[in-house]
Amino acid sequence: MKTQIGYFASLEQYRPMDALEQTVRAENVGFDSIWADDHFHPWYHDNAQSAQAWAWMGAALQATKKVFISTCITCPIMRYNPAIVAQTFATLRQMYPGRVGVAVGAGEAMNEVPVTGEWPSVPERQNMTIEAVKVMRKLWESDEPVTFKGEYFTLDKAFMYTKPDDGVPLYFSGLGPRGAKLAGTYGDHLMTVAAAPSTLKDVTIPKFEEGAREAGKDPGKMERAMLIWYSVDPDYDKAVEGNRFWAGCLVPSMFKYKVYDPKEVQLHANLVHCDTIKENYMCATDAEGMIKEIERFKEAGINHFCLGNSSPDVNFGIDIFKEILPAVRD
Ligand SMILES: C[C@H](OP(=O)(O)OC[C@@H](O)[C@@H](O)[C@@H](O)CN1c2cc(O)ccc2Cc2c1[nH]c(=O)[nH]c2=O)C(=O)N[C@@H](CCC(=O)N[C@@H](CCC(=O)O)C(=O)O)C(=O)O
Ligand SMILES: CCCCCC(=O)CC
Repeated sequence: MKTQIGYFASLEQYRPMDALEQTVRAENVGFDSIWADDHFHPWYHDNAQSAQAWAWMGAALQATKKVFISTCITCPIMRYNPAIVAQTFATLRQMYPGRVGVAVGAGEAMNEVPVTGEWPSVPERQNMTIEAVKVMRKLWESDEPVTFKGEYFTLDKAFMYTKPDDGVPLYFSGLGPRGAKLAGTYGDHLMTVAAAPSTLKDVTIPKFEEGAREAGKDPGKMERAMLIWYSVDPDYDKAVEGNRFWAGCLVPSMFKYKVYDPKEVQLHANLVHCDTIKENYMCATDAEGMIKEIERFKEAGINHFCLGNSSPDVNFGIDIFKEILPAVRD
């Protein structure tokens, strides 16, 4: 499968209008896809933003010509009802055929706790996500009103009137071994997050493929997408520190425990060692360095990159891809 290079226009790191300008610029440079985080609270406190992703996506689709756009990712189980998630993305895909996707996952405390007060365990949230995906697919696929009584969600003669002619591609997030297997079983494609290449190669991708095969799918036809941050600057140390905004994502307890105050997340992020940032994210001084970084993760099995630009000079971090894109696409 051909390698695709996407641009992650962060609504936590940039003001929504700035993320929109980056998106238009990224399409002009030749990126294959655009991805936006779907958050209520952000992963950092200082200078952070947190715009609503679906509202932003409508504007981004209208402002661009042909690039594919998806959230990365939407949690369809708590602050959002899965039927409304299904309706939103069906509407967008009917308006912009072939250009809209949705990625789903089991959620983060910072987005769900502030507005629901609830925080179920990881296995329970994963089970809720499986059921949410079933609800979404039923609404997308059924020609009749749907009645469904699950453990978590209910549909009572629910019918989706506005549907796309083609389906909405669904990326399923998996970070741990169970999550990755579920992605293979229930998703059209895998969406994961930057991790050590050895973990991706030895655990995440094999588990995803196992889940897909057990569900009767050919994993060779499914994308292995990954969100990862990059920072490019002629001063290497400055490039590394550019990724600091996202260092909280390298702290595993952020996903298990009920940490939802961005100031507390930021305290953890600031304690992450710079070597951990270098290993898990991409840091480079020039195009050649970035190409090597992308190759490191291609070798681990990733074939769709969602690249979050954390470079000190954001436009430099986009324009440098004129040189990078031809070298990393096979
Ligand atoms: C925590 C791990 O669970 P997993 O299901 O694999 O992944 C969870 C993530 O998908 C979500 O948190 C997701 O919402 C995060 N996310 C995101 C994900 C992604 O791939 C790309 C981009 C984004 C951006 C984004 C996200 N979320 C949003 O709301 N908005 C966004 O924009 C995990 O490690 N799972 C392990 C199990 C770990 C565990 O807790 N185990 C238990 C014990 C379990 C047992 O014994 O049965 C424990 O330790 O207590 C796994 O194996 O799946
Ligand atoms: C391991 C990091 C998960 C992704 C975190 C996130 O929400 C980024 C937008």
